[in-house]
Amino acid sequence: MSSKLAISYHHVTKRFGSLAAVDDVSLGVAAGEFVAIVGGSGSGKTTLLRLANRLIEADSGTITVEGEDARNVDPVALRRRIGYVFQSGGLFPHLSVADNIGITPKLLGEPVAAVAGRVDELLELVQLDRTSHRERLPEDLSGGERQRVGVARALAARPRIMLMDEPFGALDPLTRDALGDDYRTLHRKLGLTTVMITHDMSEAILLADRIAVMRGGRLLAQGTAAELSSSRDDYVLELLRTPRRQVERLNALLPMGGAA
Ligand SMILES: Nc1ncnc2c1ncn2[C@@H]1O[C@H](COP(=O)(O)OP(=O)(O)OP(=O)(O)O)[C@@H](O)[C@H]1O
Repeated sequence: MSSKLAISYHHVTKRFGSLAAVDDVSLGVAAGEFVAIVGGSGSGKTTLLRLANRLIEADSGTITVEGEDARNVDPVALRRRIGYVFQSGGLFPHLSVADNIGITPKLLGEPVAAVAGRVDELLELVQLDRTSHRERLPEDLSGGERQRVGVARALAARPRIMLMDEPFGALDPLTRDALGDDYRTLHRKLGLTTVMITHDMSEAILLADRIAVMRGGRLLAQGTAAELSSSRDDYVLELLRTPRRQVERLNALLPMGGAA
């Protein structure tokens, strides 16, 4: 069964001193699935994500990636198989867009022409204009463009799995919406498995197949939005109430039949 799972956490715990940042978490992410991790600040979301690519090592429990025990995979090789997108984009400020995107294929020893071709392919994939963006520095990009470059860079080594830590959190709502939709399309088109952290339950509901709710290092609940709505946990229900309230307020305030 585990071979069909892209990532599996089995009773995983990670402590920092006396704090269990991730506390006995078991979670399976199926190949091709889009899972959102939702929870308050300090609930263990980033720690859980980084355990999968061994940026953080677990104290106990087992993590498998595509059926292999992550402990048995060289961490550098593992990180090539798993793309990682940071909230801030995590781009090298002194490198051009093309050099940021091409850095992994270049380090892997791909010929210069192949790297250039891959960069163009990736720019097209994330819908950035090649001629106007290729040579710019990250500081000359908008926040949304920077995140598109971050996604392109994470995809450069052709990973099958993408980990995303609040990738669209710092963007204005319209850009955030557009990037979320575009990424969801990419996820499907490339057959990726995606685990994305978000603070925003609406974003989780709209983008993900399944939602995992973290609190105090524990996995409180997991399931589709519909499944979560029948949870008996007050915190899970409260998280779901926010998007509901927003929809109700928007419906009351916005006249029907406006621009689509
Ligand atoms: N390297 C570390 N050393 C000590 N404590 C840490 C370390 N990394 C995380 N923690 C603690 O572990 C807990 C979980 O942190 P984590 O970053 O996983 O939470 P999070 O849910 O991602 O939070 P946020 O939404 O604010 O990014 C927090 O209390 C944090 O302070």
